[in-house]
Amino acid sequence: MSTTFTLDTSTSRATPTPAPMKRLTVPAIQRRKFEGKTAEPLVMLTAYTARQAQLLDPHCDMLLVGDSLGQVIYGLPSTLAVTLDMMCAHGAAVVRGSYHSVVVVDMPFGSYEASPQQAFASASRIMAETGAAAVKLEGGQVMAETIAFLSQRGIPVMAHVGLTPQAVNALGGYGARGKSQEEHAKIMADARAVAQAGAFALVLEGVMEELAVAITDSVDVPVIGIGASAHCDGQVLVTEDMLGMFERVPRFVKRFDNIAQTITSAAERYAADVRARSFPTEEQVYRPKK
Ligand SMILES: Nc1nc(=O)c2c([nH]1)NC[C@@H]1CN(c3ccc(C(=O)N[C@@H](CCC(=O)O)C(=O)O)cc3)CN21
Ligand SMILES: CC(C)C(=O)C(=O)O
Ligand SMILES: [Mg+2]
Repeated sequence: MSTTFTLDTSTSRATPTPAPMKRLTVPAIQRRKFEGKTAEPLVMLTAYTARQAQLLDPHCDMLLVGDSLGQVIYGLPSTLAVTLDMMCAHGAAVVRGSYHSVVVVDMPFGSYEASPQQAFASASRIMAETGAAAVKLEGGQVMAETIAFLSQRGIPVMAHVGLTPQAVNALGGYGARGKSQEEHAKIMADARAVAQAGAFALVLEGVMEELAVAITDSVDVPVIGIGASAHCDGQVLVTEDMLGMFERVPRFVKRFDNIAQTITSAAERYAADVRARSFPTEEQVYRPKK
């Protein structure tokens, strides 16, 4: 197991290692909510690998090692089959690749719901094996006791309410939440409960904008929106979604690039060169010195 959290860049010649920046802390993130009207929104993206983290880190306040890696990296149909082993392996890689951002690791389905004790065992393993600064877990009022248990024992917790993908079977799909008055009231109560329990921030996913505004104005911790509102205290997206890796993305995604096209085009040109024997050339082969 690695005990130093620095990325070996000796084989990455294309980009120089960025100048070391001081790493942000969880309390610094939490304080951002109270820095007045001038407070800049918090910037968060997902990262699953060391190199991805290295490239995103200087531009973010937080990096999320999301259990969305189940779909994005492993081709699973949902986040339900993601394991603690996967989260620990990718979490450690992202911490090695980052210098500045607060790294948050998702607790996978089945690793925390049974009891505060089960959650502590899983969260402490994530903290010890990855070097991350915090964990994230899904659920509102029902998770309040667990959030208090972990945060009182030194593990910062980011909560996740609204559209909670690990509950896809109970919710009946990935549609937006908070449309009915009952659901609106339930999600507002969830957000208040997790803030009250000691979560240092919360992710609010896939809710009607009016509800997102109301929650942001009613809790005293930063609200990080995804499919929520520009009024939230910050935003998060899945990096591969924002890069344009997928043909179909949720409505809340803005595509800032078309990486799928870039990869397809490079693979096409590589295949053509190999088949034409025009790669490798003398530049890429080893010959005795003259
Ligand atoms: N690549 C990726 N991006 C994500 O945002 C993401 C994941 N994976 N995996 C875990 C969860 C699952 N999430 C999802 C998945 C699908 C929709 C989606 O298809 N939304 C549709 C509406 C669906 C409906 O109404 O039933 C949309 O157009 O917004 C939304 C969020 C968010 N998370
Ligand atoms: C979409 C974000 C908030 C997440 O939980 C994930 O990437 O798993
Ligand atoms: Mg997640």
